[in-house]
Amino acid sequence: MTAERIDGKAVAAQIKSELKVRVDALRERGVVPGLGTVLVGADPGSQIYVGGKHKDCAEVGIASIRVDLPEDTTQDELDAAIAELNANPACTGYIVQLPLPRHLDEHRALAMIDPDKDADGLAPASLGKLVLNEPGPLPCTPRGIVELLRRHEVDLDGAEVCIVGRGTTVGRPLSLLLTRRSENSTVIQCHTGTKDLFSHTATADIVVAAVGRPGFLTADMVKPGAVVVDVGVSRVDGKPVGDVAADVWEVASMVTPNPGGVGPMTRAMLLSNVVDRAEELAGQA
Ligand SMILES: Nc1nc2c(c(=O)[nH]1)N[C@@H](CN(C=O)c1ccc(C(=O)N[C@@H](CCC(=O)O)C(=O)O)cc1)CN2
Repeated sequence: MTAERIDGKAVAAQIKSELKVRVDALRERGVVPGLGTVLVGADPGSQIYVGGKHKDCAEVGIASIRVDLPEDTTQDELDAAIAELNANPACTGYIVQLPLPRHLDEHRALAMIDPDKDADGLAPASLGKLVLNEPGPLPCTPRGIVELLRRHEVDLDGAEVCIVGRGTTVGRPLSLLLTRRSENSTVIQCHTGTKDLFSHTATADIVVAAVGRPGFLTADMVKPGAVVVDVGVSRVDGKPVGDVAADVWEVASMVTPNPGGVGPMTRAMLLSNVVDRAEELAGQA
């Protein structure tokens, strides 16, 4: 058996064309949504991702506000950049690209984002809303995974989902999303402290690998016919490589490739969060 490829690039392109229609309608009402990004330092992956986000904005008609700061930026300088975006009326929403250089306090930066301008749902107020099941921006990768599975008609209701990883951008919020009544999955969250990882991955209907170790998930760890979502990215010789080993494609029914799966969906969901917010604001005007 060779698994069906869940093409995130194609789904993201479809979502972007749907968003363009909504952005055009906003423009007719005199509203131009704007996405801001704050990138500190020269991490090669982050530079590619931020570049991609602004390319997407141009495609869809969203205005771009790009703030690039040097590696040796101080916390005060980062605070000032964030405060500027909070005050900029052209900025509907923005993100602070993660990871930040080690000398900077990520939690402090995320806490400084005006919750009404949090474009990737990672500010404490947004994560709190997710826990409470209140409306708010959702973290982009988890939202993208759910959207990707839904658009491929993967049945989440009652499915047993094993998430390997407990990070704040993917593992934890994904667990909260999948256990909402609307998704209704049963989630097993595994992490470095999990004693018998195989026993959990090998019985799950859906396995999400968000570890960041190339080829970490192998065929023997997956139930035949399971759906596999490859989230973790490592760079090998400068190229992105996922967590899922090639032999998994021989046992799974569906796999998200990496690259070309969850990454493009993350970007599409960022645009969705901005357009959702712009429409909300236009409705209030
Ligand atoms: N503030 C945030 N920081 C980070 C997030 C996030 O959601 N918010 N997630 C990740 C990185 N990320 C988004 O910023 C991201 C990762 C991957 C891609 C992507 O399109 N990948 C391509 C491959 C591109 C390449 O490496 O050549 C793919 O998978 O096809 C987009 C965004 C950490 N930081």
